[in-house]
Amino acid sequence: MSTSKPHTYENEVYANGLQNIKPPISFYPLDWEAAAKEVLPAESFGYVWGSAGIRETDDNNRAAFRKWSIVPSRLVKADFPNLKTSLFGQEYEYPIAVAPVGVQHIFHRDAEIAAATAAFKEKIPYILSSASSTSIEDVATANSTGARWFQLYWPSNENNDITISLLKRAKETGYSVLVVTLDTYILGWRPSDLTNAFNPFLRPDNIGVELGFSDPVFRRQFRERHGKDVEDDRGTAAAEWAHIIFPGTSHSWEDLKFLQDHWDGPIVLKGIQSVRDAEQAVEAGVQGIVVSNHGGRQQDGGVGSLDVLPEIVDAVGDRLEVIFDSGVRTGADIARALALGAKMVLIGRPYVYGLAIAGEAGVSHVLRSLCGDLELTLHLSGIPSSSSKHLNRSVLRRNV
Ligand SMILES: Cc1cc2nc3c(=O)[nH]c(=O)nc-3n(C[C@H](O)[C@H](O)[C@H](O)COP(=O)(O)O)c2cc1C
Ligand SMILES: O=C(O)C(=O)c1ccccc1
Repeated sequence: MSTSKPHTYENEVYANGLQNIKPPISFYPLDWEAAAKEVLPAESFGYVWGSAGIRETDDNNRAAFRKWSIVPSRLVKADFPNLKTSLFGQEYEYPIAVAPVGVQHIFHRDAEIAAATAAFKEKIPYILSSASSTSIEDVATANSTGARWFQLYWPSNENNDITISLLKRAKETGYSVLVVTLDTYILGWRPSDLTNAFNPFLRPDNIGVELGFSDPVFRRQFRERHGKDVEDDRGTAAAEWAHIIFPGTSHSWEDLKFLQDHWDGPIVLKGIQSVRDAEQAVEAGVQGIVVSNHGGRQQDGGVGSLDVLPEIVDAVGDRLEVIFDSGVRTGADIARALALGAKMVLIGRPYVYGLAIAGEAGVSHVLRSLCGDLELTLHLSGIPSSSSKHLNRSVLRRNV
């Protein structure tokens, strides 16, 4: 019935066990956070774990999954499900992608290189953050022939020449989709970072500013302004770059036209949480949205991201691609988001915990675990594929 090759991580793990070879980290997704806490400096752990306010939005993200359960079908000749998904004219092996996460150097010395290499090896798209600690070009090299997307923190500078430069660099090095994050023109009220007085951008080693430091336009303008190079005054350069990509004011719907004129490829708006904004995205003519609240890191007192997914899919799902993130921790979470209409699901904190614990091997472990878990979840539910033809609201039961 299914033509799909089974994912074999579990077979490999059990076979290794016979030779006493243990996996790099545990298989219990809720352990990953605690294991990362043990190996990371308190400030770095606080940064990834941290959410806005008293974590209500973050809590709502998790609670939203519990409102839905998967109802299995029996005696349906269940077989290994087909997990492939098509998006923007491209076929992807799995319906997940690696969410954009900045400053990965604070989690592991191999940083984005480790994550982009693991994503390539596991055949999962890598989304590079604008707040990366590795350059666009170096990540492209590590990601090799893998699928990669570029996330933009949209610089506000007078004539947009820095934005044009970033887009050009991304295009030239094989990033195929532009993800524009709308919810982070300034960082949220995050008690963990405030308590640690920790802003990764303002550290002396300037680890989240590599895209600026490697940008020819920013470098030239810095030299014109200060009569010296970025390297001669890294502190000032970092502060200026941070101000450019986190200007403290947002762009407007009208401004999107500029990006459409300068990016030849699909554009996805990340951070949508309402039907109203999803409709605006359709009107603006973009190709996709990410229903996301940034993992509850930006605005507290917000709705669970999965809670708003169905109404957004109902309103715009036939007119653009709907991607989902915020709170995804297991294969069953991925299955539920897909069943509620997402085409692809972004994995955030879990892979960062994997990176912290075991570098590239840790990221691979997390990604392979989630794919294996998803595969068995669908298989045991009698759902033959992750496409909406089979995985849709008919397999879910609303619990409240
Ligand atoms: C440490 C950290 C850094 C992040 N950096 C970015 C970023 O640079 N750009 C972006 O669009 N989203 C960023 N995000 C948000 C993620 O892309 C994603 O929306 C979020 O992690 C989803 O929530 P979850 O991790 O709880 O599932 C970051 C998240 C974390 C945890
Ligand atoms: O922390 C975040 O959520 C985020 O988007 C970010 C902001 C600045 C630097 C790195 C990541």
